[in-house]
Amino acid sequence: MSATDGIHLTDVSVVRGGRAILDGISLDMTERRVALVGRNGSGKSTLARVIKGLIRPDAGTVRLYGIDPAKRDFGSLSVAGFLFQNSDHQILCPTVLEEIAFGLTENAVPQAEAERTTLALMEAHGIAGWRDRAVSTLSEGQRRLVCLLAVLVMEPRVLLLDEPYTGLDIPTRIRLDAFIAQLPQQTVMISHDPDTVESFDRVLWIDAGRVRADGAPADVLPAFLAAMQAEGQADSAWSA
Ligand SMILES: Nc1ncnc2c1ncn2[C@@H]1O[C@H](COP(=O)(O)OP(=O)(O)OP(=O)(O)O)[C@@H](O)[C@H]1O
Repeated sequence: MSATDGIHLTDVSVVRGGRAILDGISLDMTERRVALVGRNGSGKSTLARVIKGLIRPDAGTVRLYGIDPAKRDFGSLSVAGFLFQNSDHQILCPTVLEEIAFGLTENAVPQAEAERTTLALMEAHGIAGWRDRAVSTLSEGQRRLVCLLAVLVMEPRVLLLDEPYTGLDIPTRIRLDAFIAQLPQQTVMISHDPDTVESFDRVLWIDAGRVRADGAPADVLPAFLAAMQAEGQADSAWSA
């Protein structure tokens, strides 16, 4: 397996308050669609943030297609895109055009070129008419699409999606699911809903900062569901 192909973590640990919230994780991910499942507080978001380079690990190395995502150059910033669970954590600009173009303009792409590229992407997704719309006037589903296009405009090789379906109605969720499924990017998605990751190539069950199970959905999800149901009925359910 080549280190320039896919996502590679070697002995990655993240320590906060004297506690390892990621505990020596080593993973080679070359599958197109990888799901992260696990209880609240198990470390899924921290792992996704480490892969994006938003958190530099206290130990170990992370490489995405041969690139250290935590370096601050254009290649590192654009190798992976992160779709936050809450659009409010992602949206920075008043209008849709500015929001989608932000990554380009921030990275010194000339304004006219950034606008051209952004409008072409918006056109391709049938939302060119939103160019001057205030992002604050969009519905949550529309905002999720804007955030996703703001990520895709950077042409990342890896997409990190933190519970992308939260708060969406069923038709919007089906539409977003189909949209995400046809994207060419390698995708790592956090989900609390096993149904949404049944068709993925690989599922990683994260538990207390470690990988508890790793394999095809049919191998990992039944055991995960059974454990979640058992833990939900146990007295210690709030203690994670
Ligand atoms: N900066 C921090 N300082 C201290 N503890 C932290 C910090 N960031 C995360 N943690 C802790 O690390 C653990 C893992 O958090 P993380 O957000 O990665 O979990 P998660 O699996 O994504 O949870 P959820 O499903 O609730 O989003 C939690 O116990 C959290 O409280």
